[in-house]
Amino acid sequence: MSKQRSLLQSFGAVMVLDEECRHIQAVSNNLTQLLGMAEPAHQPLTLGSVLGKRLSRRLSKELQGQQRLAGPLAFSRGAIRFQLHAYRTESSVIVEIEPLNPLGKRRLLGTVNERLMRLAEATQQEELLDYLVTAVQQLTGHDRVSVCHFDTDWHGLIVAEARGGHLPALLGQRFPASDFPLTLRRAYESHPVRLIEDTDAPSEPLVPKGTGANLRHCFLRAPAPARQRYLRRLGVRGALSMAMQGDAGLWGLLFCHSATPHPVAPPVRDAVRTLVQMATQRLLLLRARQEARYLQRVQDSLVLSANARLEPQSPQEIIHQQAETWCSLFRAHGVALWLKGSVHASGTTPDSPTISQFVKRLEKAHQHSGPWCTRGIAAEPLTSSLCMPEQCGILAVPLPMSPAQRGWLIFFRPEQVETLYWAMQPTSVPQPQPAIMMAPSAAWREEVVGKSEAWQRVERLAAKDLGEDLTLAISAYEISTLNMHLERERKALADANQRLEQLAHFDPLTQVWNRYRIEQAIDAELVAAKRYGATFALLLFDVDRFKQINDTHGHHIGDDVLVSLARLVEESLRGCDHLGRWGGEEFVVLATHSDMEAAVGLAERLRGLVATLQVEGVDQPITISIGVAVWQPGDSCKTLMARADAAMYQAKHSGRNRVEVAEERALNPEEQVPL
Ligand SMILES: Nc1nc2c(ncn2[C@@H]2O[C@H](COP(=O)(O)OP(=O)(O)OP(=O)(O)O)[C@@H](O)[C@H]2O)c(=O)[nH]1
Repeated sequence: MSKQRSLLQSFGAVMVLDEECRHIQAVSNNLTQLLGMAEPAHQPLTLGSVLGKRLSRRLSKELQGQQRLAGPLAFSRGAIRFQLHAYRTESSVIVEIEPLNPLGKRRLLGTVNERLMRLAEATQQEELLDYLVTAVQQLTGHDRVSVCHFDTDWHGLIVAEARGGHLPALLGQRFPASDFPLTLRRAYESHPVRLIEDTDAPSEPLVPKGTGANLRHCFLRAPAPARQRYLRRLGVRGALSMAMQGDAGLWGLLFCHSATPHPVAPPVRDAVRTLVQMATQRLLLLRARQEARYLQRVQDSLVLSANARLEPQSPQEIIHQQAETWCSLFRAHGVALWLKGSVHASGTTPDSPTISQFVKRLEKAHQHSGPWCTRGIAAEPLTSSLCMPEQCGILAVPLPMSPAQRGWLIFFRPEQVETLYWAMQPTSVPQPQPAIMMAPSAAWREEVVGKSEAWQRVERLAAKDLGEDLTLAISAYEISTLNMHLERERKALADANQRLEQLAHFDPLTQVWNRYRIEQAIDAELVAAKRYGATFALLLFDVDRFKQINDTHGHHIGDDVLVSLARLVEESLRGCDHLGRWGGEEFVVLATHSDMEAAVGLAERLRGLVATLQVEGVDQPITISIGVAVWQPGDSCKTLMARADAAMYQAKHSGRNRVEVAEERALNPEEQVPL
């Protein structure tokens, strides 16, 4: 059972009821006096006689299924108005009754409303807290009203303060975590208000001993002796403190301190509570907005993945372009990107082998996907033996490039020597003996070395976002590089195929079809002629006295003649006719859809055309002799060519620069085309 002690002062009394709110189990000695009731002679007090039947029923109804009344219930006794608070303990209901000043309350309501409006309009944390402490100081009249914010180690820092009396300033000073043990923090979470009107007032049992009621959460409860001693060391006799509940535990406390005993009327205490609640809500909202703005700024710097898809950048280029922005966003003086054993760094960073060594250790020790950070490299087991002389803090974000291997984005911060002013000494510092009244002095100052600025929660969140985006950007780059290689290889393959095709089908000197390809075309034409009777002709021609050209001007000039001749003939043919080199200085024209007359006409035209050919370095006329053979049923490529060859031979024989037509082959009866 907790210590049931109370400062029995005129402003409040306590009743202990059963769970059902039917019977009074115990009352504080001052109850009847406070309510102006006559002490019942022999029979015990009944709830009806203390509160009246209506209020008793209302109390039991409003407490049904609840741990605590949502708000105070007001009632009158003669000319005096009272309010009661009630809450459940293990097996009892505790009721606290306090007198009210009706006029004062009405005035109070107006000023509180006005102050609530001002709090709701604050746009900066400093402005909000400054206004809160000023408003509370004006309402309660305490000497000093301070807001203490807890850091992640539960040390408290005074972040706002209003003073109107003799107590010294605490603004900017710290209270060690040992001043806020877990039990105390839990107590604030379940009952956020602690009021001590006079630390030195004698305490008396609130209710008779042995009642079994747990009075831990009473407004009127006296402080524990340790708390009294603590406040005395601070030079405080009157204190009111309230929890500021954040979304992840206690954000901080509001302290009201006075050097002398300081009563606080219940409506004022409740008004302060409302102000603190409103300010805390507003504070959380402002912080959430501030965090959202920061995350947005980091997001804005991450147009990486969007850009990467359009124009992928190498990891090196990314670091080069983004390092400055990232270092300013993450308050770092260097950043490094570790990828597959390569380090791309910017700003002040350790050397590459040290970074790689660090990553190796990190890979073993840090399995999950979130960032890893330290603000004290020298004290951290993972990094203490690494040589990182200019560094103190590291924030490392894994980049999940592949299931097998991660990359790392690593930020570095320098040492930040910090002077902490302790309002109450941390346990690490020897306590002064005997205990003295607190006053800031050199002995209470602590120089913190070997640490960087702390990595904030929102910075770690932003780093994770950045890591994800960077992973996308790097992957996009790798894919585009891979595509580029594939594209290059695909093109090389296509070129090789084209070269192969060229070699297989074209004569390397004249670039007209080679013998293999023209034979293919003749065969295809033979098939069509056999099936559809479509007639065609072959014109075989040979350069006249070509040996002489070679002998006179050299082979290379002879080559030039062959090339020019092929070009000239090819360009003058219809799209459906084809020129091929048959061998040496012999060429063949496949003239499709051509009967004898058309073929001879074409041959004459070609002969005449070639006779006009001028080749540099050749002064003699260039002429050709042509043998023309028109397809006849039963012709094969061989027979057709043989007839064309014979005709060409005939042309040579008859004086060259001539066209001769092949003799028609005598047809077998079965080769006769029916009329
Ligand atoms: N420069 C060059 N000469 C070639 C090529 N192919 C064959 N020749 C030459 O062409 C000449 C053909 O000579 P011949 O068959 O005696 O006939 P010609 O001198 O043209 O006389 P006629 O055909 O009877 O008018 C040979 O000297 C071959 O070496 C070639 O690709 N380039």
